[in-house]
Amino acid sequence: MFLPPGPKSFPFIGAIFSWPKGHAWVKFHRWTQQYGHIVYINLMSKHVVILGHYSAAKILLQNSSFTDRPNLQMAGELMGLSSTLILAPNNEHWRKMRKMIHSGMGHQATMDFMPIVQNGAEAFIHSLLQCSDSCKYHETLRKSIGQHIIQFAYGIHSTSSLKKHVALAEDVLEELNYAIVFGSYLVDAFPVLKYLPQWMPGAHFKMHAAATKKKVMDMIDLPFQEAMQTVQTVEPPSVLQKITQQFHINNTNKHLEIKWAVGSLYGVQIFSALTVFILAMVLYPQVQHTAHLELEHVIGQGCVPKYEDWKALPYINAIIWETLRWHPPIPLGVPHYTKTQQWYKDYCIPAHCTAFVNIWGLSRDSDIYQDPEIFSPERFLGPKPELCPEKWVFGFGRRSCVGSDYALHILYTYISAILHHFDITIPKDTPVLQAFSPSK
Ligand code: HEM
Repeated sequence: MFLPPGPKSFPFIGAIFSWPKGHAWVKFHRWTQQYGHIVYINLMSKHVVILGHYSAAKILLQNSSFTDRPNLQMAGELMGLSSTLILAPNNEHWRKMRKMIHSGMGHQATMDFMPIVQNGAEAFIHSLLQCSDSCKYHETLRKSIGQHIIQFAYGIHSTSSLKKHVALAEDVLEELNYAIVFGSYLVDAFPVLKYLPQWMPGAHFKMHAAATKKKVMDMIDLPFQEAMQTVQTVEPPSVLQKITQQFHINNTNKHLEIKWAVGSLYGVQIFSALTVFILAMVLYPQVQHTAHLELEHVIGQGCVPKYEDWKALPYINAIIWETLRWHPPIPLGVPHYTKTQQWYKDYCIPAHCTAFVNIWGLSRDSDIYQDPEIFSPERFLGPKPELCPEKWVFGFGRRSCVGSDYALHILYTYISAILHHFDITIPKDTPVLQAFSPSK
């Protein structure tokens, strides 16, 4: 049994100098092409594997031993995000949160949220129709999705509260997106640095972490306290309301799990997906034309597409999957972790190993997707459709995304409403710049 192959390692520092600084998924994909489905890298004595192939990710991460998350010093411990559903280790707190969220937004519960989704999409279209020429659809969309998630999670509807909670969540998310990438902060490589006093030169990161932790606590506490005052009576229902009813929560001792669980739902990946959709419509006008024809044929002119029409719109469905495949919103997923030794084919994966799935890399696997750089919804239609991204874009095993059903509802509703109302084009002779970057 051997370690999987990977970049050259040196004593003590391992392969730290090979670790990519940005757009890590592109370099990881090159490693997969060079070394194979699973790549091992030693980072300052930490074991890391990159899973760059669908079957490797599926086999390894569906195994319950890979259900943990690595202990991220900066994002998890110092910024205080290790109690969120997304970063919590596989412990009792995580299991309780996951159970609550499943009951609050499982498939049936998600159906009850459809009116909120429909209203959100209609309000978004309305604000675009009211816009002047200089209006930035991007900001209008981001605001719409952000407010929508807070309404759905907490049942908060006051405009000033929504603005405040969205701004806070956006701030925290930006920090998280940056801090979660290994190498952004030295303390992740040298955990001992966390004991430096804040005033010492070089310990500025601790001040920054303390300020972010305060924002994290506000993001978790403030909307929760506001929403709990009216939780039993709020209409339409919220995830918080469903959980409090199903778990008969009327005392404070269960508040810890519920507030962290609901506070983890700020899933703005939907916004990234919708932005990618707009770009695809600009670059592939024939795809947009086919979608318009399908809507006209199935829904008819003058009628607005509804949830019930979803199954009758295969081309719109294929556009949604192709949007998620073409530029997956979370290109490297969220790292998994195992405390015990694992095996994959002839390879041994050491205990205490972090695993990244290169989700972006899966989307570029030319054994699975023909011409992967091309946006082509047709690949999911016809007698021999290619592998649906549903299998990998929401992650793997027991840590897979809890918001996938809900995200698909929103994508369907917004995409069909946008296509129904608009022809998406850019002014003639304007170059289209394609740039994808992580936050910050
Ligand atoms: C297109 C939209 C979305 C995509 C592509 C997406 C993708 C993902 C991925 C790749 C993971 C990591 C899975 C793993 O570790 O294997 C994840 C986890 C998660 N997602 Fe999503 N997500 C989306 C929308 C949402 C939404 C709307 C919500 C909330 C309403 C949400 C809540 C979460 C949570 C809480 C986790 C952590 C689960 C855990 O660690 O137990 N996501 N998502």
